Amino acid sequence: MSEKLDLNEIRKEITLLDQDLLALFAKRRALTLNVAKSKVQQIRPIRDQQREQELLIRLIKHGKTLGLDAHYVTNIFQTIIEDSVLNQQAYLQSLANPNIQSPMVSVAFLGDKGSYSYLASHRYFSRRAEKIIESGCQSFAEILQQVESGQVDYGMLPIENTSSGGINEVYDLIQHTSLSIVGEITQPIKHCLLTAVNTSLDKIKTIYAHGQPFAQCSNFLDKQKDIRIEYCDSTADAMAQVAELQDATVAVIGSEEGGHLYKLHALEQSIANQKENHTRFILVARKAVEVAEQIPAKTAIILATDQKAGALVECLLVLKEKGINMCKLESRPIQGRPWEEMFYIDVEANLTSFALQEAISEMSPYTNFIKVLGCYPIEHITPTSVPSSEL
Ligand SMILES: O=C(O)C(=O)C[C@]1(C(=O)O)C=C[C@@H](O)C=C1
Repeated sequence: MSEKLDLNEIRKEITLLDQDLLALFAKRRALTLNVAKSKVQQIRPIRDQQREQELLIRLIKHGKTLGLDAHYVTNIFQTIIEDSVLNQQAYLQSLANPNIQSPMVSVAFLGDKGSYSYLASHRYFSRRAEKIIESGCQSFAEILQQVESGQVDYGMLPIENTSSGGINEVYDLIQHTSLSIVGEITQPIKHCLLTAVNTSLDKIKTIYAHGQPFAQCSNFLDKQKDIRIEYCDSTADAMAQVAELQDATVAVIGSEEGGHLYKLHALEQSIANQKENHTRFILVARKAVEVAEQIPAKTAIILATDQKAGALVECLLVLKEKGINMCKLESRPIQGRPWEEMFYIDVEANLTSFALQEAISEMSPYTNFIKVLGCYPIEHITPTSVPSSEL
């Protein structure tokens, strides 16, 4: 007979091991901050993808000797490197903008505790501030108003979603503000079915949801028989109501992370029609920021062209000639001027670069309005891949 294994003892050992792992992660993080300091002295870019690839290949080889498969090792270290790059970027940004460093920041966002905007705000500031003063708002206009009036330091606004596209209301509002875009963050949207008490799917009779997640989970909801939908003003509101009810027959659509704040747990994970669903948020402030040279930057520009054929093409050709990559082009109607459009352009370039300064002045003759909305660090870190021969 095989030896009797004591589950509690094994779990104790795992707990200790996990704590050791965390201590090692923290030690590595501290070392990469020193790397950032040395890169500031040597004026070297933060990202070094050759070093990343060498590091991954070495770790994959070593992992194999320990019985760890290549994908497991790659996933873990891509996550560690992403954190390292973002931390180093945040450090360089703090040096480039000494006047706006504060351990305490106030942020306005849509909805209450647990909304995706709330989660994005907390994730963004987790490596930049010690304390966040939250201001949950009822509308995008209220967020902008709070920042403009000085009531809060920052506003977090969703700008585009991978399944539903650009968020028109936000594009239309930022056209008229004096605020600058100072940052971005992409938040995964992972809809789950959450409940307050232990229950099973067949017992659920009512689902609380906001209209947007409800629409994004239509395939899952169509499969559920005899279920009543209770529409709510926001996901946070829906979660609060279900938490209050403590009823085994009710559930709510929301994120697992947000649900934790209401002591809800996931009965069903990943119930959205689109499994890869991400929202990009922009952060706005009264004052523009400088982006350190060693960090990849994005600049957001809005322009309206003359009513001449090919004027937009001319603007885009200027960018092409300067070797500037355009990563986004959106058009929105101009209020009060039928059939005229305002173009929103995101380019991968630092506003202080000679190429972009020249491009803006060379585009001007083709435009009757041009304005820079902001320049900020690119927060999206594309993972370095490893040649398939190494996997
Ligand atoms: O070695 C460096 O240059 C680092 O910045 C550290 C590190 C890492 O975390 O391992 C992070 C970013 C670079 O792209 C490569 C490696």
